[in-house]
Amino acid sequence: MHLKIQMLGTGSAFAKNYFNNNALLTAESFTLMLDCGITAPAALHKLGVPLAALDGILISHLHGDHVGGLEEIAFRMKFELQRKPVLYIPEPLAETLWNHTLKGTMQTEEAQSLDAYFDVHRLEEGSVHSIHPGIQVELIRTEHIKGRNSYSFVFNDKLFYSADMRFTPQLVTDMVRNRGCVVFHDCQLHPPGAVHATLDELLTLPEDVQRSVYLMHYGDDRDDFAGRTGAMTFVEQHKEYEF
Ligand SMILES: Nc1ccn([C@@H]2O[C@@H]3COP(=O)(O)O[C@H]3[C@H]2O)c(=O)n1
Ligand SMILES: [Zn+2]
Ligand SMILES: [Zn+2]
Repeated sequence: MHLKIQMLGTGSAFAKNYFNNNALLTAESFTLMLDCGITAPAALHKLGVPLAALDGILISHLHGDHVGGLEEIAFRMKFELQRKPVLYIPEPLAETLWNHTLKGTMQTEEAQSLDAYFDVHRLEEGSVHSIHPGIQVELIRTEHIKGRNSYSFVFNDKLFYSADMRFTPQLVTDMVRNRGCVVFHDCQLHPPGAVHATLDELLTLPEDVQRSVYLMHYGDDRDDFAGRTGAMTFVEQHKEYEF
């Protein structure tokens, strides 16, 4: 099964020249949005992708560059399309997303829960879920912010998508060498990384592993690092990649 991925944005949380690190993953004619950050509605608009084209939204964790666009998408689907977005969310994140991110602006007398606005599919971590006959996702809890849950994804056993993750070389190496995956990895260009893998850390990966690693979630000065990424390649915002 062919997978196509197109980054709506490849920027870090605070980048201004790039949209938030969100993506469209397509198999057959099913389109899954990977994260929905503050800039996601503008990025969709820029690409000419209508809301009706979104068959589902999968969330990795609750930072604004990954969920900050959900309010707009849900309101516009409700009022413009009279339907709910289909939301795939790791089960441990669902209650916090409603109670601490969306409820303050979205709760009304008639709408008292996440399910009032979204067709919610709560996904168990560590398992493989069939989103569509063409898209299977394995949810792997990975380290990002201490004490907060955050998830990376493996799609169709061939694309590892880190979302936001600290440097975890054993996992990345296993994904490439033992599972034959291509890796889309967040990359903080300037140390200290703290909550993301830094470029310097990623450069310590063996060269055969680096060859399968594509860097995303980078800062505005990415072009200064051209030729300094070892055997790794920057993911280009809006370019389509097929696996
Ligand atoms: N403990 C933390 C928490 C957050 N941050 C910064 O805030 C950003 C939130 O989105 P992100 O993409 O996870 O990147 C985080 C850090 O830049 C950080 O640097 N350290
Ligand atoms: Zn982020
Ligand atoms: Zn984050």
